[in-house]
Amino acid sequence: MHLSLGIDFGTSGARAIAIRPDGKIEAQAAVSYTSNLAQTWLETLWQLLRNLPEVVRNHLDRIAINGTSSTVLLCDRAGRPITEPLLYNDARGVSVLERIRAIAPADHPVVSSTSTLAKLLWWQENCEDFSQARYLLHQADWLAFQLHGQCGISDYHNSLKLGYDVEHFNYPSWLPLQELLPIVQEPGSAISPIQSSIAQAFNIPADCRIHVGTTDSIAAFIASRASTSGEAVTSLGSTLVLKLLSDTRIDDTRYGIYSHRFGKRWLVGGASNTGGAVLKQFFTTEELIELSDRISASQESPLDYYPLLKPGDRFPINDPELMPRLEPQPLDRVEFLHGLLESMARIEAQGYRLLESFGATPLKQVFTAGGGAKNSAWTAIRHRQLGVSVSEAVQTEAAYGTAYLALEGI
Ligand SMILES: Nc1ncnc2c1ncn2[C@@H]1O[C@H](COP(=O)(O)OP(=O)(O)O)[C@@H](O)[C@H]1O
Ligand SMILES: O=C(CO)[C@H](O)[C@H](O)COP(=O)(O)O
Repeated sequence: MHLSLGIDFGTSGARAIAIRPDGKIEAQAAVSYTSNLAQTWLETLWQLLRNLPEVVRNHLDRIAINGTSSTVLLCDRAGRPITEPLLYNDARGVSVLERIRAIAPADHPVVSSTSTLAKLLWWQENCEDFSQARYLLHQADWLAFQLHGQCGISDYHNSLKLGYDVEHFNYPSWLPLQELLPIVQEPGSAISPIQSSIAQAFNIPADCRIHVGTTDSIAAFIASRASTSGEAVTSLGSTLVLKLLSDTRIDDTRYGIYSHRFGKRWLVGGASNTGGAVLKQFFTTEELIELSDRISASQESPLDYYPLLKPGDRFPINDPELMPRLEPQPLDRVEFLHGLLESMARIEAQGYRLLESFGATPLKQVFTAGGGAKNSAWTAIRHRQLGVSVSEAVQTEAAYGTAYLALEGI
């Protein structure tokens, strides 16, 4: 029995799913975390492996890891972090945005205060130990490096917001600091066998191969098995991420729209900072289930919020200073939750409308992934707002998508 293991590092936790060659799930494990520190991720990785049954570890044939897109680390020549990670939504790079605008094409995804390039240039200007930096690595790259031991390897999904040219498969000449940038492979392609020390420590076969991964929301897209242009996956995790499979490519930084290469087609979309993290601020998981059951989803809520934890959004409004709008808050908690879910559904619908208006393949159907996918009231609200079929994907876990990516490639 040959098993493929996908490991998903999300915003608030990590999950591992092992699948058989026919796609059936053999085993899974999950570990949550409250701090996004490199050491925490590392301990989580080891814990996830330990939590898998030994018989499963004995049969691992390939492993790939996905991380949150544009969550990055600066490392020394041994791959040791010289800074704590900067997370996907960290907008401190706003201070170097003019520098980026001066060198990058106008609609390139690096032209954003949260882009990976913005984080790298911010480090260049503000990190005291920058002279020790040898590798810029994404979360997924750094964690996979712990398994395969070759520092400085990435994939072209994670590297898009760093500036990698996914049409010509190279770093464009205008990109600075190229000596720090990882070598880029096709997502899902093999890197090398697992390091023997790790194989021995976890009873994993010595010939188990580590493959390059992808980003968390692309992994969720792959898990859904959507394959027709016009099909989309919305990830309702801590954030709200839209991915529409399109024959045409679209990039427009005014609205935070960008395109990932997906075989011969494109995954167009964007990521908003609204989403489950805001719901979590007001409701427990139990309350979300109980109060959602009491929502009249067929009625549109008149409450018009822009739910954010802090100022700033990336898509469909790309404005690092956009203010959250969470008033008025009715005393009735059901009404309040209805207003939040309705407002997020409006943001999602506005996002898909924008993609279509810029020439993406028209939206036909939406699959949902992430913690919010099971909320049937929200699904009904979203169906009313989006006007197309909305359903939970058969497989919603990014870890499943990454296991499948390692198995089948792009
Ligand atoms: N019943 C529910 N309705 C709506 N949202 C939910 C529900 N249960 C969980 N969530 C949201 O799902 C999010 C967690 O989803 P997950 O996909 O694990 O996120 P991530 O990997 O981005 O941290 C939480 O922020 C939570 O608010
Ligand atoms: O918001 C996120 C963190 O959960 C998403 O990972 C992210 O921003 C989407 O990026 P990409 O399109 O590159 O996968």
